[in-house]
Amino acid sequence: MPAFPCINLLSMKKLQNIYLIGLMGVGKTTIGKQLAKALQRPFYDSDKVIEDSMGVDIPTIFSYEGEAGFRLREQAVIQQLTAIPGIVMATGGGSVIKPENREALKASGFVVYLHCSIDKILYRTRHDTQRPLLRTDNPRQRLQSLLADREPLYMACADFKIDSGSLPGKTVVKTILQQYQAALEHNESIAS
Ligand SMILES: Nc1ncnc2c1ncn2[C@@H]1O[C@H](COP(=O)(O)OP(=O)(O)OP(=O)(O)O)[C@@H](O)[C@H]1O
Ligand SMILES: O=C(O)C1=C[C@@H](O)[C@@H](O)[C@H](O)C1
Ligand SMILES: [Mg+2]
Repeated sequence: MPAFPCINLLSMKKLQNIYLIGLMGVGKTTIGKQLAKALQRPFYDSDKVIEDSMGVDIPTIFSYEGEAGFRLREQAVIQQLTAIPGIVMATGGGSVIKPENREALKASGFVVYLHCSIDKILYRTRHDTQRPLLRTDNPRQRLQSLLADREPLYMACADFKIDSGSLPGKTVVKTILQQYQAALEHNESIAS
């Protein structure tokens, strides 16, 4: 049995899925996998779906097609995955840039905004070679600028925001599950 059986899950499209949004390195993939396991649901990572469909990694896509080309591929994948009911999805850090993606995420899932300090993101990604936007002389400045641009976009999508930097991963997962369950129950009480 899933840890949190879902009440009348598909009765409300808005709550059919769980989506994780937030900057690079906040833990969307890590936390998303744990959430999916707890709920016994399929897990998707939009970055990985793009890489698998192309057969190359994200830095290679950026080098051949630029960020604009990557964003088009990301949009196609977000549209495809948000149409699948009953999943948990970790999104790419920039998936909220396109308004079409924000709409698709908001309409079909409980959207969780993971955030943590820039210091923590820099520490977590210090050995990384897979995030082309951090390949710069000043990754701190890049992250600060991305956060300033995107914070309003993340907030426009989010149903729930949680600090994934100072809390243990297990606590983050448990808190998200509680919030999701509360949203499902609220929905159920409105419907009945
Ligand atoms: N709660 C946590 N505590 C400690 N380390 C963590 C935690 N969550 C994630 N990490 C570590 O931080 C790094 C980045 O995590 P992850 O890849 O899940 O981030 P992400 O949000 O999916 O990033 P991206 O948007 O680039 O895909 C990984 O090395 C992961 O092991
Ligand atoms: O923040 C971003 O724009 C990105 C985050 C990653 O998840 C990847 O989607 C890619 O590296 C771009
Ligand atoms: Mg990820």
